[in-house]
Amino acid sequence: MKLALLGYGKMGKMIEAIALDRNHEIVLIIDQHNADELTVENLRKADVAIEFSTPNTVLNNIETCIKAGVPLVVGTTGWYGHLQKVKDDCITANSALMYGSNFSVGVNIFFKVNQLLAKMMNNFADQYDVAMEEIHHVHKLDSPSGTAITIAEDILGEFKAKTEWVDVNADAAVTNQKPDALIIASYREGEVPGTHAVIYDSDVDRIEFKHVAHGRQGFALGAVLAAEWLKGKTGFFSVKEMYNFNL
Ligand SMILES: NC(=O)C1=CN([C@@H]2O[C@H](COP(=O)(O)OP(=O)(O)OC[C@H]3O[C@@H](n4cnc5c(N)ncnc54)[C@H](O)[C@@H]3O)[C@@H](O)[C@H]2O)C=CC1
Ligand SMILES: O=C(O)C1=N[C@H](C(=O)O)C[C@H](O)C1
Repeated sequence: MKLALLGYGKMGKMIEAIALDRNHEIVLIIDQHNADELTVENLRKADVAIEFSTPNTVLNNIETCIKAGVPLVVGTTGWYGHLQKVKDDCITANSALMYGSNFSVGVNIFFKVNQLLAKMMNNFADQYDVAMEEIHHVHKLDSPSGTAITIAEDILGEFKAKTEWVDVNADAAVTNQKPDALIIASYREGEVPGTHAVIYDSDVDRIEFKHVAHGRQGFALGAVLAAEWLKGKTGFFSVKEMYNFNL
């Protein structure tokens, strides 16, 4: 398959290596130094584009891919406030897009179990409070992480004692928070690839559920698998539809 890479940083480079290993061809690479080369004409050389750039550049890249009618996998986080408009634009143009805050199989298993756990814990909401932590490298531009937002929204869908999530910089004192707010404590430390934890705490015990990425390989392989899955399809998809775990 012919791939375009939009964003050629830590993720773009790892995706390139995995894509070549799976016998794909890279026909276009765009980063901040040649962003003006992202044209409809250039994009149409690719079967699928994979976007891992920045929260400030992702929307323009998405719109150009939709205009070109080139299926797009979006891994960039920090833009989900615009999700509905992007979905409408994609469907109106009969294009194809898959987005995901996290493409690794491990985190997608975590997403599923997190939902089941939240549903179970909802029966014990009088005894347990729930909170979250996420830890990432110091270069990360968005907070909380996109993965933490997905986990939080899945908890809110099941655990009725919480009605909204609130991001708390880990340096800030967690005081005067509303009891119905789900706290996400965000830490930025060294080169940590990505750690997410959900904690249920009661007077008598503590249940911790945690995912620790050892590197970026899992994210990158998932993005290439998503491109393979998306080729030839039209529509607006989430990575959860690709993994589609049935229990
Ligand atoms: N969904 C997932 O599984 C994962 C998502 N991410 C997200 O992916 C994004 C990128 O992560 P990294 O590669 O670690 O960041 P990075 O900072 O290493 O790379 C970003 C790249 O975007 C490029 N860029 C800047 N302007 C651009 C433009 N107009 N068009 C195309 N590229 C442009 C920069 O030159 C840079 O090479 C972040 O939002 C991060 O949160 C990261 C890992 C996994
Ligand atoms: O910026 C990162 O590095 C990561 N970003 C994604 C996110 O915001 O959830 C996925 C992963 O945690 C790494």
